[in-house]
Amino acid sequence: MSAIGSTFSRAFSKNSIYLLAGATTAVGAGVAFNKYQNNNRNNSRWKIWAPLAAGTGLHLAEVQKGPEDYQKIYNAIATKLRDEDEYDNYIGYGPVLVRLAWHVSGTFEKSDNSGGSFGGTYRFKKEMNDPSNKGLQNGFKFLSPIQKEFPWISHGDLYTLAGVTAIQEMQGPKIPWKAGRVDQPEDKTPDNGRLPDASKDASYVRNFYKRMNFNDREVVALLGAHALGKTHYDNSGFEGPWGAATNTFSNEYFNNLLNENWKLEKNEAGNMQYNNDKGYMMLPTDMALVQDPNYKKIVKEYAENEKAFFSDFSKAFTKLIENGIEFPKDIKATTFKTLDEQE
Ligand code: HEM
Repeated sequence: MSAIGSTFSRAFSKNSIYLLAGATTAVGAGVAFNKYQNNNRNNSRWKIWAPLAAGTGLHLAEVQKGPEDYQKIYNAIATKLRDEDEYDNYIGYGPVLVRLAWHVSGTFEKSDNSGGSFGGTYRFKKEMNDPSNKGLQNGFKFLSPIQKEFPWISHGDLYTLAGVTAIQEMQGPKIPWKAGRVDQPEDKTPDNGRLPDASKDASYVRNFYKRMNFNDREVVALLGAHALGKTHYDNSGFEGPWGAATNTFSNEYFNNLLNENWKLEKNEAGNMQYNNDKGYMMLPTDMALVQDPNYKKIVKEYAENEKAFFSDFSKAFTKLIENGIEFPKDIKATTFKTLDEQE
């Protein structure tokens, strides 16, 4: 954070805490900021800071509510997940919500701090209609009534909180979560094409995740989310689940990668995918994790040690959904209780 950034990064008002989030490259360039839900444009801080705002890509985030308010949203999402369990042949909405949280975050570009979960820009047509996002509209529709019930939450906070809720409710690790993302206008929507191509190899995967600052261990941990849900011809041109337990978060993916008998075949959409005789599948980018020796070591570790996987996944997922956002130390993460824990 630049000197300017740290000087101006915090201001406290009666009901809210503002924080400066964004690029570290803006030394001396000024402070661009956007107001959370635009509710306070005329206050004196805005007037003082506005002249500094020219085009730096920095953002001002705001947290208005306490942990108990976010737990209410967690509970609303978790209850709806339980109630609408018939989606996708009884897989339920959990996996698609995890994928939504990842895709809204996975557009992040560290070189100019564009994209990422901060601005909630998935709600705009350009991002929603990115061919890589096919099928995620189901997650968006699922969340619409929640957004209506809690209109004060920003879209970026809602998408990421929904991913956290889904992981925890599917028996995954606790994911400490921070509020403060701020809706950005449509012109901040990242261009299509920033999400990964599943037909590629290990060097592509490694290079892709460098753009977001992830190392090998974090990449392998993140991809363990492919224990959840399935691929769909209509969305991606691939078909099938990665394993048996499609709505339970576990290390099954790593065991399947290592122990199943995989055959590379052309599917009905003309794409190459790995299949086994139980009807499971792997994408070429999944198989990259056992083709590359460095990745494979980590796959073996997670296959043997689910605890290590859970712990690393939680940290990597937090990093994913917070990429490009700077939270001041006094904004504490909330660790949500699952519905089971509240019963
Ligand atoms: C190299 C990186 C990745 C590639 C190429 C990739 C590719 C894909 C593809 C092609 C699908 C199928 C979509 C469909 O047809 O409906 C999918 C689904 C999914 N992905 Fe990934 N993915 C990657 C990383 C991740 C990460 C990092 C996460 C989460 C941490 C994730 C979570 C999911 C989930 C939960 C689904 C299932 C969605 C559903 O059942 O509707 N993926 N992914």
